[in-house]
Amino acid sequence: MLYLIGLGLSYKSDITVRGLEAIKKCSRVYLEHYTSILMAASQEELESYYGKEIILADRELVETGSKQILNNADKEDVAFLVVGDPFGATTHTDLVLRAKREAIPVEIIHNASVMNAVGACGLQLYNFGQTVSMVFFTDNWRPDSWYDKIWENRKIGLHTLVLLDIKVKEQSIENMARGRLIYEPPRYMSIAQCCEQLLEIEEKRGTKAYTPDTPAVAISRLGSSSQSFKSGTISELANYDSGEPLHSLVILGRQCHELELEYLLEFADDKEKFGKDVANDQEYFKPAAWVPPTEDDSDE
Ligand SMILES: C[S@@+](CC[C@H](N)C(=O)[O-])C[C@H]1O[C@@H](n2cnc3c(N)ncnc32)[C@H](O)[C@@H]1O
Repeated sequence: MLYLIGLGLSYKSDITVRGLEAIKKCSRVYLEHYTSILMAASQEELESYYGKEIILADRELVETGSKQILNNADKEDVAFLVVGDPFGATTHTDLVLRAKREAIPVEIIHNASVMNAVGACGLQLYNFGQTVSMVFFTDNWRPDSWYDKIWENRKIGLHTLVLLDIKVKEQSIENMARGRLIYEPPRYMSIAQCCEQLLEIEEKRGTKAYTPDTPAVAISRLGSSSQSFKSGTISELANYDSGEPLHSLVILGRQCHELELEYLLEFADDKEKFGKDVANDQEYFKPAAWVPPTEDDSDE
């Protein structure tokens, strides 16, 4: 059996009882180690909590070396641990499909994900549109396909969850070119960097999917003892020190319910200003009223 087990967001004890029982039966335990990190537990702490050795699974192992993970999984139990939920944000459907093709039985054990815990900022999960990912820009790679998705969400009034890039096992271009397996220290995008990149692309595109004055909420270390939220405009949050990772950002949609706003105001430095920023943004982004076609407009 291949078990895909969600670890939840922060503590070693966030794993479910069923998840822990499954790990105890497994002969190999992999921890997916490139899309997220468990903030309040080290590998050693997890190993002693589970009473099992953990094999760290980087992107290469999961995407190209899945044979190793699936090896013998039709005869023995193998666990693949994912911080959050196995299907939260980066899904691991690939691994499941490969297992199914090899007739390996699969069981999924779910847990909390950033995709639902984000509701802790006060915005209704029902009012979210497409989630987007913000990657670290480099000198010659500044992808911006997420911009259109934010625009589509905002056009129909929905909030956008922006997930921020993390790089946990990255080679420098020089080391890669020379085939040297030397890795850079881990990097986690901050809220300020995310907002700077948002503003850069808005300036380049100029179609005002959002503006520097668009309200947003920064969400840091969700589910940990130092979880924090900060409401502000994108330009204000471009100067915000968000502290230790992990971070996510939500760009508000046009339809911000009064209860959502009441919640967000708790996290604003200047409540009155934030309230006005939200009102102005909603006004600015209101679509033109729909006018039913008249007979003159019709082709007949
Ligand atoms: C690719 S997603 C993986 C999500 C994970 N599988 C889950 O279900 O929560 C990782 C990104 O989600 C966001 N994230 C994950 N956990 C978070 C947390 N506890 N607090 C804030 N953001 C978080 C960060 O932007 C992080 O870089």
